[in-house]
Amino acid sequence: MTTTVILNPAAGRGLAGRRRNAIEAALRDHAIEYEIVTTHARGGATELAIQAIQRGAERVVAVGGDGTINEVVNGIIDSRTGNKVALGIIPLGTGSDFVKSLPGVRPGDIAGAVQRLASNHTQAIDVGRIRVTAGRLTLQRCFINGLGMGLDAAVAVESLKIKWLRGFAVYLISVFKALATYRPGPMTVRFDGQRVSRQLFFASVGNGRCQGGGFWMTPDAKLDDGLLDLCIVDTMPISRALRKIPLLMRGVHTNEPEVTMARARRIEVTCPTPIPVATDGEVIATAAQRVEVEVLPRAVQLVV
Ligand SMILES: Nc1ncnc2c1ncn2[C@@H]1O[C@H](COP(=O)(O)OP(=O)(O)OP(=O)(O)O)[C@@H](O)[C@H]1O
Repeated sequence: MTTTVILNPAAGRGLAGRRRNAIEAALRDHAIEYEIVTTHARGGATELAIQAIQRGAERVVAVGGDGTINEVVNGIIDSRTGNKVALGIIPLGTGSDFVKSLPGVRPGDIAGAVQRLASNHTQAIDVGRIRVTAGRLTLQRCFINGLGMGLDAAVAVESLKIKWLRGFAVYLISVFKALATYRPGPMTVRFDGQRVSRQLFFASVGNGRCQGGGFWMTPDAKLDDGLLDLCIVDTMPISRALRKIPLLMRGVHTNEPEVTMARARRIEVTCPTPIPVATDGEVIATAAQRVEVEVLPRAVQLVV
């Protein structure tokens, strides 16, 4: 089996780069034949995945966080090889939220990840695809874990500005900063024949369960059910929002009066006041007016 390992040395605030030797030693110990390439800039992992697949890779392994996994998934989908080329993950990101939906997988566990590559059991999982319209620009992209629209994407914008911290603290501080500065506007969310139209903090879509470094937005989401989970949160006073944060961190917010949970194959969000949008924790638009989302059922073979 031809395996290409794509390592983002910047992921996990440099942790992925520092663990390169340990990763290669573990791959050799399991007699896994591999080539390893490193990313040099944002977006690079998509291009590297496409090139690897063109060279005949049957398995592409993302080493990094959710942003790196996202880029590799986009490369696999763009190559139209989701059912042939498997996706492996060595999770070394800051949040590494996606793997929290996978039983037995721990962020940072190189030995466990390489053991899974050696066993090579795969599971077909869903992927989300979005089309974002911002002014006259449209952008199409896939996500594997989650999509944030509104305040939750503003948190991702804030997290990019914090260089002096690591791990969950980055996201927690970003939540407070975003709550203090975000100006919510009216949003209309249409999903599988239903409609929610009011002033919203955010509409978050989950293929996985956890986003934003430890917020269990869609705690009942399943990666292979052919559906995307939706968590819509109304605006509320900041003092009340602060009291809800611990609920979100435990995934027990779903019955709160300001929260609407749903499952859908297609979702459309429109908003007269432009909103930020983030896929798998990466900000892809800061002023979107329309976002169309669809599920690509079982589109990627994931090494589990
Ligand atoms: N060589 C590089 N130098 C700097 N940034 C890079 C490089 N290669 C990729 N990137 C960018 O690094 C960013 C962070 O990657 P990633 O999301 O994998 O890690 P993370 O943010 O630490 O983890 P998580 O998203 O799970 O919290 C992405 O935007 C990616 O495009």
